[in-house]
Amino acid sequence: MNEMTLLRPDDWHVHLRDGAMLQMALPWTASTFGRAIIMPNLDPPITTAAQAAAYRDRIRRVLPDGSRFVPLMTCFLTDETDPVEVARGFAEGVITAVKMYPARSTTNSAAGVTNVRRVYPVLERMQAIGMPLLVHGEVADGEVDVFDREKAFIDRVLVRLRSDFPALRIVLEHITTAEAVDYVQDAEGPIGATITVHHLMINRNAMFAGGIRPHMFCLPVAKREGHRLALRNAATSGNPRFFLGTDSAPHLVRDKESACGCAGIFTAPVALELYAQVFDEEGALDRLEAFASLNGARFYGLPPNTETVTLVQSAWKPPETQPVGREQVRVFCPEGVVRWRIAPTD
Ligand SMILES: NC(=O)N[C@@H](CC(=O)O)C(=O)O
Ligand SMILES: [Zn+2]
Ligand SMILES: [Zn+2]
Repeated sequence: MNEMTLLRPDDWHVHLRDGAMLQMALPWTASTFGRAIIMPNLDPPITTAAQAAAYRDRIRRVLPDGSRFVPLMTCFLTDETDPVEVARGFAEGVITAVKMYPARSTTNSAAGVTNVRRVYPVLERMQAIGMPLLVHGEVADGEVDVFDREKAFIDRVLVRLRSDFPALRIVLEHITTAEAVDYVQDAEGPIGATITVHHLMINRNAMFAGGIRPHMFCLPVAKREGHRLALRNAATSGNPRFFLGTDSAPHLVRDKESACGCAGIFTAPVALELYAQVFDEEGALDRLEAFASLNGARFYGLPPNTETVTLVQSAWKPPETQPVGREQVRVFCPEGVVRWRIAPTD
């Protein structure tokens, strides 16, 4: 197969940022995806429905003319989040989901949850109204090895949380381990997981190829090769619990090439094309539409998009960087070339 048409996909996990970075990042996401779940970890984070509505307005103002892209907003869960506020935002259609970051687990998560018990009233309410909880599934405990933090989160936090809230709809975001794949596959009740394209393409060696490679650093950090293969199996399996979430997370080159470089990889300009490449390599192009365009929508109780996108097998070189003011953001492309391309629409 060297050409395929699928219903327009959605990105169920993306960072668009704000200001000049938003202006750079949004057109890439909006030209490929019909909808996206917009992460709330701005600095300061989006913690109320009013802030989410204002952020949505800023996004809409930056959208290219004629774009039908729909930003689906989220609210950053803190120890102080008010269950009534969250439920009202959901009922009004302003907030689609709540995002839980364990405090200090990743970029801009200082205000995150310090102990899940503190947010039980919020989770109770969300379970009752069918509002999804999206989780950055890593413990922030510095004593836990950085490569074990996802598994530790499942064992120490998620299992308990799900037994206390068995009907709560949960998305385990950007999974990186075979343990997470197994957990999501076998768990009872409403659970899904997003898988990024970079975790399908790189293992942890990519961060240390001939020297330290800050542009390959994200959280959760890429794991051993066996985990990457488990993720590829899960994504291409057709199992409806696994769906597309790029976690495209732009940072300035200057902030990544630093003594304490930021976590996050910017994939939006090449994401769908690289997912197609991965599915092609796995002989699973016939399952790409389920992963990219159907499974996530079904989990969120939304209809699939009606437009289509056509992908053709044709190699191209994406730009290495994108300008933001006088700074640059590096575009992910581990092989320097992308072997699938989105056909222009007429
Ligand atoms: N994935 C990352 O490495 N970084 C994300 C935060 C996140 O999704 O954890 C970011 O906002 O930069
Ligand atoms: Zn995260
Ligand atoms: Zn993210």
